Amino acid sequence: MSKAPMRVAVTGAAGQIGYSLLFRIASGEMLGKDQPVILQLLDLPQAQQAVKGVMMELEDCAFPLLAGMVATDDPNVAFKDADVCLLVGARPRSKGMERADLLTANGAIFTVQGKAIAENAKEDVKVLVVGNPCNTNAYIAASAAKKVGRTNPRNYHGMLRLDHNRALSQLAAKTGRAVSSFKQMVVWGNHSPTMYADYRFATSNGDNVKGLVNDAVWNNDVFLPTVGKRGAAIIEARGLSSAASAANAAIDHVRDWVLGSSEWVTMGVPSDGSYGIPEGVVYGFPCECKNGDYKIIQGLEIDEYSRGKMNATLAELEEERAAVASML
Ligand SMILES: NC(=O)c1ccc[n+]([C@@H]2O[C@H](COP(=O)([O-])OP(=O)(O)OC[C@H]3O[C@@H](n4cnc5c(N)ncnc54)[C@H](O)[C@@H]3O)[C@@H](O)[C@H]2O)c1
Ligand SMILES: O=C(O)C[C@H](O)C(=O)O
Repeated sequence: MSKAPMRVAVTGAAGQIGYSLLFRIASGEMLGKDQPVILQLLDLPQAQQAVKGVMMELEDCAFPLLAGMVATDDPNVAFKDADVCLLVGARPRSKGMERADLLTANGAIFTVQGKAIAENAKEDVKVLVVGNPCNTNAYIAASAAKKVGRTNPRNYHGMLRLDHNRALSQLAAKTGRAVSSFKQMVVWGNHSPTMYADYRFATSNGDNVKGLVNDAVWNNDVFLPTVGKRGAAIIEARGLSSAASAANAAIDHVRDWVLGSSEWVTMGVPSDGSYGIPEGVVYGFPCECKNGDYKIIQGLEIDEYSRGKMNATLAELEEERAAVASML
């Protein structure tokens, strides 16, 4: 007997990430090749015509797993009974615009959406925020949802998976090893240039990656800035922010969360106090996923260099948190 459909709400459905994301969800790449889905698409009133166009294309793919679609500009409709919410819709950063400028512009969106999710979605809904600044937007949504209750505050995540994937591909290029050979990568902190991509625990075909690279100057002067500023470099090159790779990372994050992963994955999750990160701050941690749930990997040794990097990215998140405090 076929499974009951899962409801996936996607905001910013008419945008460029939406266009790279929806077809892959409908084809079963996110929730499994035997899992029917209903897509609940939210965008602004002026984007509804474009959403209709995307829906026409989705229809034309005749995806066997696509069990239904809804288009709306009302968050209460979009999040109704949702199992998964992908909060993509936000104002993208354009050339020369600082991330901090996005805080106020986007903060308002996520208070409304967090409340609407908590009032309408399934109690165990899984929420992934992609729209930037995604850690703080997830924190805002979780705070708004907490006031309503019902949904699980641990389940409001920010997306660090693109940074994780970027780090893997830089290591593959440096070492000449296959990207698939790397395990136990971690990206700590904020999805911003302050993030700390940390391969001290990583292995490649059983070899310790730190020993394999053996180049502290490359780590500090090339690897960290390349991974941390990759989003800006793509905007510079394309004139638009990354879309296909962001959509791919969102698929990776939710797939591993729902279906499990045998490897460590980086997730931006509300801190439970692990590694000295204050409770509630949405911070990139190494996680393992099993039975539709996730756990922060414990017990990793934090040396002085790493603590400095982890504190720097935390300080930025604390600043962002202070900047939106009046909205919560
Ligand atoms: N976390 C990451 O790794 C990562 C990576 C790339 C991009 N991003 C971010 O993702 C976001 C979306 O990027 P994009 O390239 O798809 O942008 P886009 O401009 O192409 O699309 C954004 C869409 O969101 C819609 N939208 C705006 N406000 C909305 C609201 N309140 N409710 C519903 N929809 C709304 C717009 O109408 C538009 O259709 C940006 O904030 C971007 O910075 C994050
Ligand atoms: O939209 C951006 O600011 C860049 C994006 O977050 C990215 O990392 O590609």
